[in-house]
Amino acid sequence: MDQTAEMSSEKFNTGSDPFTGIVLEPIETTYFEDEDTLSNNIREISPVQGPTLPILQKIICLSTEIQNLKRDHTSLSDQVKGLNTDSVLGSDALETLRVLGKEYELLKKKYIDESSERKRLYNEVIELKGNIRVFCRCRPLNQAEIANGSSSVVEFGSSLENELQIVSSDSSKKQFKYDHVFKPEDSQEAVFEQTKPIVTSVLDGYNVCIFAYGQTGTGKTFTMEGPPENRGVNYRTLEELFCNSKDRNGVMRYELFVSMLEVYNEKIRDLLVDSNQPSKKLEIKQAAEGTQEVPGLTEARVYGTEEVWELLKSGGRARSVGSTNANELSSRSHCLLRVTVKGENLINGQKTRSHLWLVDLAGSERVGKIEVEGERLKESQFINKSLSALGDVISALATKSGHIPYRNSKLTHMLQSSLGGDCKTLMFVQISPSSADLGETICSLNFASRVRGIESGPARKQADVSELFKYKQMAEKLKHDDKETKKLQENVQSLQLRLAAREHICRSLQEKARDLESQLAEERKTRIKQETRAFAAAPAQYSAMSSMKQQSAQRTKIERKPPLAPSKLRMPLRGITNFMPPPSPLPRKKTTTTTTTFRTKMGAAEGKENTTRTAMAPTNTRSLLPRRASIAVRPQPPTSAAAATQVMQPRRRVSIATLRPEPNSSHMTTPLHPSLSHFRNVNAAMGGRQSFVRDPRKARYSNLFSPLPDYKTVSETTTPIAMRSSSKFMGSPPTHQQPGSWKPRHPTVVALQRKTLVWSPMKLRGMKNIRRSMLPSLPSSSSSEMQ
Ligand SMILES: Nc1ncnc2c1ncn2[C@@H]1O[C@H](COP(=O)(O)OP(=O)(O)OP(=O)(O)O)[C@@H](O)[C@H]1O
Repeated sequence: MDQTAEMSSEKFNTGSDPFTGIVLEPIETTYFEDEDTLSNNIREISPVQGPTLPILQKIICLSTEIQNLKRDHTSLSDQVKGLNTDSVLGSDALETLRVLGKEYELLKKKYIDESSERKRLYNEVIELKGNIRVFCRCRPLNQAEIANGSSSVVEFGSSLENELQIVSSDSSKKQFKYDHVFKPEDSQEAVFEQTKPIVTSVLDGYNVCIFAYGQTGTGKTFTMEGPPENRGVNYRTLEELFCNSKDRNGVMRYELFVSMLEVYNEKIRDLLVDSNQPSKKLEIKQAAEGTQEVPGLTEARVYGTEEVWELLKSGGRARSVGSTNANELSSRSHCLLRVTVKGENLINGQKTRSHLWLVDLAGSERVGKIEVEGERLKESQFINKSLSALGDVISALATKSGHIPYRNSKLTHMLQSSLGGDCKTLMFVQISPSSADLGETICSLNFASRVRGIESGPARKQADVSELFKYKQMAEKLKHDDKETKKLQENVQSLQLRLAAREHICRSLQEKARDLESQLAEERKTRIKQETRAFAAAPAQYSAMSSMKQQSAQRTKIERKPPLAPSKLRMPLRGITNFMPPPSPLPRKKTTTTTTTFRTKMGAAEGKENTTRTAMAPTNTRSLLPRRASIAVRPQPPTSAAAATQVMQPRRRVSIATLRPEPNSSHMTTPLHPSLSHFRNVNAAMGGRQSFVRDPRKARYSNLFSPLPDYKTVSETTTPIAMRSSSKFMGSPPTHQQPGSWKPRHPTVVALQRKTLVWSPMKLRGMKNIRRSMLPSLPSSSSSEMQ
C-alpha cells in the first residue's frame, strides 16, 4: 500500500442485500484520493477477500472512467498550451484592437480635458461681462534705466494677480485693477496662457481683437511679435489655432488666411505684398453685410506654423520703423495682423467666417518727450491722432453713446467690427516700471481703466456672410412666392365668383329660353291653324295670279323701293319656321316671271333638303333646286274694314321670308328693285344658280365667291363693294348713268375712290368695318359690264 496515499475509512452496515441475498459483512472500506491507487488496491484485496462486491465493481468502473477522463484532460491541456492568441485572431485584428484601445484612451482623455476646459470658459464668459478684457504687462527695467539709477514705481500685490500699485514721487500709491497683471518676470508662455481662451474663440466663429497699447519702448512689439527665440502672441496664436483646428478635424473643417497691414500716416500699406511691386492704394470699404473690408489686400492661405512664421517675419521686415530716443527700433505705424478663419461644421453644415485682429499699436508717447522733428514729428502726430481717435471710440463705447466715432481714423474704422459690440476684445496695456516714465505710465493705465469700464453686449457668433446672403435670398424668394400664391388664390376666388355669377345668368337664360320655346310652340300651333285655313282658300286666290304678273312687270320699272310703312301699319312678319306648306291643289304652271319665291337668308346652307317653293309661285326648274328655306307667310288679311286699312308693305329683308301675295292687292306683291333684277341677270350671266329674287347681300356674296371672268377689269376700276346695288344703297346713281359719271358725295368715299384698290377677298374682309353707306354703289349698267 502506498504510504503517501491518504486514507479514510468507514464501516459499511451489516446485513443481507435485499436483491442478491449476499450477506454483507462489516468491512473497512478505504477511500483513496488517488483513484489509480484505489482501484489497484481494490484489485489487490479482492482475491483475498473472495468474490468482489458490486459496489466495489462500480467503484472500479468509475475509477477507470476517471483515469480515461484524466488522460483526455491531459491531452487537451497540451493542445491548449500549443495554441496562442495569434492563431485565433490573426495579426491584423490584434493590431486593430491595439489601435482602437489607444484611440479610446486618447478620446477619453480629450473628452475629460474638453469638459473641464468648457466649464472654465463658461465661468470666464460669465466673468467677462461684455467681452472686453484688459491685461497689464510691465517690462523689466532695461540696462539704460538701471544705469541711470531709475527705480521701479510699480508694485505688484503678492496675493492678487490682477492688481498693481503705482508709487508716485510723493510716495502716494495709486491702485489699478485689471483682468490680469503680468510682472516683469512673467514669460511669454505665461502671457499666452491667459490669452489663449480668447484667441481660440475665433474658431468658434467670434470676431476677436487683441491689441497692445502703451508708451514707446514698453514692450508692445515684444508681447505681440516677440523675438525668434521667445515668440509672442501672434505666432503662438496661430500655432494654437492650427493645433485646435486639427483637434476638431472630425467635426469642423477650417481654412485660415493671414493678412498683414500697417496704418502709417493714415495710409494703409499691405505688408505681405512683394516689396518690388508698386504699393497699391488701399481703402476701407463697407461691405453689403456691414463689415469693413479692404479690397485688394493680400490674403494668404496658411497651412502650418512654419509658413506663418515666414509670413510674419517678412511682414515685420516691411514695417515702418524708425529710431527715437525712447526706442532704437520704434514702430512708427500701427501694425495689424488679420487672421481670417472660415469654419464649416461637418455635422450640421453651419458655416462661419470670423476675424482675429492682432494689433501692435504705435507708441503713445508724447511728442515733446521723445524730442522728434521733421518726418518723425509728422509720424508722431498721426500716431497720436489715431490713438486719440481710439480713445474717443473707447469713451463712446464706455458711455454707451449713440454715435461711436469709428471713422475718425483708419485704425478705428478698420477695427470697427472688432471693437466693442458683438466681438471679444483684449487689450494689453504695456507699462514701463521706470520712475522716469511715471507720467506716461499713469496715462496708459487710466486709458486701460476706461477700456475696462466698457460694458459691451454679449459676443455673437459671426455666420459666414455669403451663407447669410444665400439665406436672405431664399427668404426673399419665399416671401415673393407667398405673395404670388396669395395673388393667385385671390384670382382663383374672383374667377370662382365670376363663374358662379355666369352660371347663375346661364341658368336664368336657360329658363328664359324654355319659356320662349314654349311660347314659340304655342305660336306655331296657332299659325298652322291659320295656314291651313289659308290653303283652303287658295283656289279663290289663284285667279289673281295673272293680274299679279302684270303688276310685277310694272314694278320692275320702279327705281326706288317704296319706303317702309310706319311700323305700326306694317303687318308683323311671322316667325321663321321650317314648316313646309302642303302642295298646292292647283296644277303646276310653267312661268318665267314670278318673283314670289325668294332664296331665303336662312337657306344659305345650300344643299339641304329643306327647300321650298311657295305653292302659289311656281318657279322655273332652277329655282326648284333643293334649298333650306324658312317661310314666313302672311296671314290672310282680315276682312274687316278696320283691318283692310292696314297697308301691307313688302319686307326689305325678303331673303328670310316667302311672301304670299294677297289677291287683288298690289301691296302684297313683292317689290322688286331694279337692282335685284340686275343681280338676277348678273347671276345668270355668270352661269351661277338662277333664282328669281335673291337677297341683295347674299347676291353680293355669291358674286364675290363666284368665278369672275372679268376679274382684272374689275380690280382696276373699283372694289366689288362699290358694285353693290342693294336696297341699302338707295342713294346710288341710277342705272342710266354712264360708267364713271357717278360722283360720290361722301368724303371718305372720295378718298377711297382715289386710291387704286386691288380686289381680293382678304381686302374685302379687311374693309368690313367700313360703313357700307360710305361706299359708292355702281350703276347697274357698269356692274353688268364688269360682270
Ligand atoms: N517683458 C519683457 N521682457 C524682456 N524684455 C522686454 C520686455 N518687454 C520689452 N522688452 C524689451 O524692451 C525693448 C522695447 O520693446 P518693444 O520694441 O517691444 O517696445 P514697443 O512698445 O514696441 O516700442 P515702440 O512703440 O517704439 O515700437 C525691446 O528691446 C524688448 O526686448
